[in-house]
Amino acid sequence: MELNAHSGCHQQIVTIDDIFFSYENKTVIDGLSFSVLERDFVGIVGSNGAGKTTLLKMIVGLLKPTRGEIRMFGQPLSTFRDWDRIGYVPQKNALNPLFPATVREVVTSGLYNKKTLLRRLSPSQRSKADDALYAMRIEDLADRRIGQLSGGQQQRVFLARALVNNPELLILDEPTVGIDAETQAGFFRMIRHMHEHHHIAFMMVSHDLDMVRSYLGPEPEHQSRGLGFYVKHTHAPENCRETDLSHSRQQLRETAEAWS
Ligand SMILES: Nc1ncnc2c1ncn2[C@@H]1O[C@H](COP(=O)(O)OP(=O)(O)OP(=O)(O)O)[C@@H](O)[C@H]1O
Repeated sequence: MELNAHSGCHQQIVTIDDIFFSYENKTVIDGLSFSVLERDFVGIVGSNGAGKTTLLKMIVGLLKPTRGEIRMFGQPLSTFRDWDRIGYVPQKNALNPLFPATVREVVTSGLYNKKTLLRRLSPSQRSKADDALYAMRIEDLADRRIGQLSGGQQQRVFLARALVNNPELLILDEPTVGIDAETQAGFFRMIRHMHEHHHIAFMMVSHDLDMVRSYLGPEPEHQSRGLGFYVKHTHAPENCRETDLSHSRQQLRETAEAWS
């Protein structure tokens, strides 16, 4: 059933309409249709090479489907410009320890776009960055160089960067790779808390099937050529997502606490 992209509480955030993708002669995505509604949590699983990262890259516009169309908030990707509404944390790459940016600089870089690149940050933007550092419990790392942090700490920094614009959709590509089991558990508690309390939709690639099933249910809602999509729909209250996305200090404190 094709839902109206603007129908109140169940607005489609991402609409994937019969897309195909090939690298040279190798077909990776083959006629995939799927949609993510406001406040859904979608866990994407599949074996190595099944096309999970390729799919996320298409959704954020880094790759173009060979055929078919992706729409964001009802708008074709080719004309979509509202990227502030989406946070994306790519698959972890080891950062060069000499990479000179500090944690605060990396987080605030999420606030810049083409229009604001040359402007100074306003006080309210600075306080957004402080909030994101606080929620990810990395305030005390703010002046450290990111390249000198552990993998788990770097992941928190990239999450804070993705969160700084209060996105409506957060796209995470294997966010806990290389992170110890205890930190992973804290990470998932925090993600879950954000989903339940901050009204953000998630698309998350994960190899942790136990975690995916425990939160999203035992069976995938949709399967396509080696990819499984586990989904938790969250029925929005009367007003759908609150229009004021600036999180209260209390909400941020609870998110910070969910780590432990
Ligand atoms: N730039 C590229 N050029 C050619 N082939 C590629 C390229 N990137 C990925 N592939 C191939 O496309 C397929 C899908 O890759 P992709 O990274 O999307 O898989 P994945 O499901 O994310 O895998 P993993 O679980 O290992 O991260 C793989 O067979 C991969 O080798």
